[in-house]
Amino acid sequence: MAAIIFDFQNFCIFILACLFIVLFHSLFFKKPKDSRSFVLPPSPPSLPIIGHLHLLLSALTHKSLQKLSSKYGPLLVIRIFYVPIIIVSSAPMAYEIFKVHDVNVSSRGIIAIDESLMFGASGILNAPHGEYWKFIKKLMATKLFRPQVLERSRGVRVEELQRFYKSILDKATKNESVDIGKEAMKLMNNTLCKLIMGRSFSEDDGESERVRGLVDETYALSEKIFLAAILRRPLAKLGISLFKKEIMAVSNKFDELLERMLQEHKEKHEEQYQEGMDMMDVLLAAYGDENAEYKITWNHIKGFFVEFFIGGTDTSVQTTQWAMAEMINDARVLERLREEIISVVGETRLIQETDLPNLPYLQAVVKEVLRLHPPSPVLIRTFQEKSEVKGYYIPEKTTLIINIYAVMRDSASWEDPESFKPERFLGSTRSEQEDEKDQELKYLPFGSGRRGCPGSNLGSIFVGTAIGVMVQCFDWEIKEDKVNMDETFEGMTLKMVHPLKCTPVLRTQPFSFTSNL
Ligand code: HEM
Repeated sequence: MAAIIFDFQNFCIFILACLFIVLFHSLFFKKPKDSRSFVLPPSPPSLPIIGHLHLLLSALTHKSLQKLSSKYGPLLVIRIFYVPIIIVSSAPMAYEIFKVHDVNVSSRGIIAIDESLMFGASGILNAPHGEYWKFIKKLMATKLFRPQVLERSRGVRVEELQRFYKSILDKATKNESVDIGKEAMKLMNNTLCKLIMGRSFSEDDGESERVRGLVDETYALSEKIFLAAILRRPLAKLGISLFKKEIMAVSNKFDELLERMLQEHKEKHEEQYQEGMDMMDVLLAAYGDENAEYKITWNHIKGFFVEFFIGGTDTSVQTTQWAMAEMINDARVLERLREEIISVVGETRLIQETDLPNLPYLQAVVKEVLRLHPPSPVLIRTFQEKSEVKGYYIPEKTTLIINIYAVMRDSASWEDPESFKPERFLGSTRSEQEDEKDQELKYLPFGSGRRGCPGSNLGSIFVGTAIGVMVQCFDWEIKEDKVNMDETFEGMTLKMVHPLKCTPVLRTQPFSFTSNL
């Protein structure tokens, strides 16, 4: 179980809060007037006072919840003290949520502290389903993720992929091991930074390290952020903000760094925004535009970048790491993938993202890794209005957790669900439309509905090309017989307990590139 370290002051506040919550729970958990409809989903036995808190603080929350749902059903209510949380764990139930209640659950509602740049009120992740969210969603769709825009920014990714290859090549030449997660993090961080800010973090002045350090500090705070968000409403009535000091300390460091970056950027690009510029220019232009559809603030811009780095990098990094671990443990898959890459790309040039559409097995490997190891194993939303789901009553403002880990390992939806079998996504696989006809949503690594991941294409490109390079150009050696696949959900993503370290052995002639890296 994940150890949460409370300092003494927080601990006292926490215990006091528990007592108050017990006393005042009727203030925030109101029965509907029509008590005939007041049937909550089933709730498994819980501990006195804290309810099911221990499950949510576990390093394997997704598994604990999966176990509960296999015993008590795919729609449950658990309680943190007296605060109810709905848990959904099957494909048909996910279908019901996203097809019938999507608008109602289109806000996450997990704001711990409004002013915080991480998961605060001005970021995208927690933006209510309203004007700001619609504005930023449109900007992302048209200025960042649109296929034509992605096509224009391809050069950035080619360059960073070559840098990634060179870095591994260097390790192979020196017979040194590679920490796959760290190497992939450099690749994803630099690529994303160039895409949104028009430059990579400088490795020399330690800027890159600082950003990664702050992202790690945020991950380390994740349980506290979550708890503070879940208990925010009842505690606000008592004037308490849980863990505010710690959360704001990290937020302020982000703030300082971003203020400097934004000012530098502004000075460099004083001219008007032109088509083809980066996301920071787009946001700065929107900030200065008196006639913009929505008047964004300086904090919106900062919140956007912080959350992009938190959400956009680690997801792809962990997926890349899991993919390599699965393939090192199953040489059959690695060999089949290599054969496909060699037959399509050859061995005289480096694989590129334009090759991906011609590499169905590589796409299947990425999909299968995301099925077995979704970086976000649970989706968090809030029922804005009171609702009825499958005949059960859900009070307004109730937190909803969709356990996509459980959905994607459910034997009712997947054959042999625990095995790594990329083949299941080849040719004969059912399409999403077919799933929907059967009224189930069984593949959800990027979430679904209005708040589904807008970066899914980019994420698949990041992961597909990184794996492609590692399989095309290198053999991989590990010290043990098998990679240890133990997982942990500490921080905000599903990670390997033992980060993958393996030694690359060059298997092609080294490539040289014309660009000057
Ligand atoms: C393998 C890579 C990735 C995975 C598995 C992933 C997964 C997810 C998931 C599960 C969600 C929540 C969806 C929901 O609530 O239904 C999400 C949201 C989001 N993701 Fe990703 N993601 C990935 C890559 C990226 C990248 C590369 C970016 C940006 C460059 C990105 C940006 C976002 C944003 C902005 C949101 C919030 C959307 C909103 O609230 O409207 N993601 N992602």
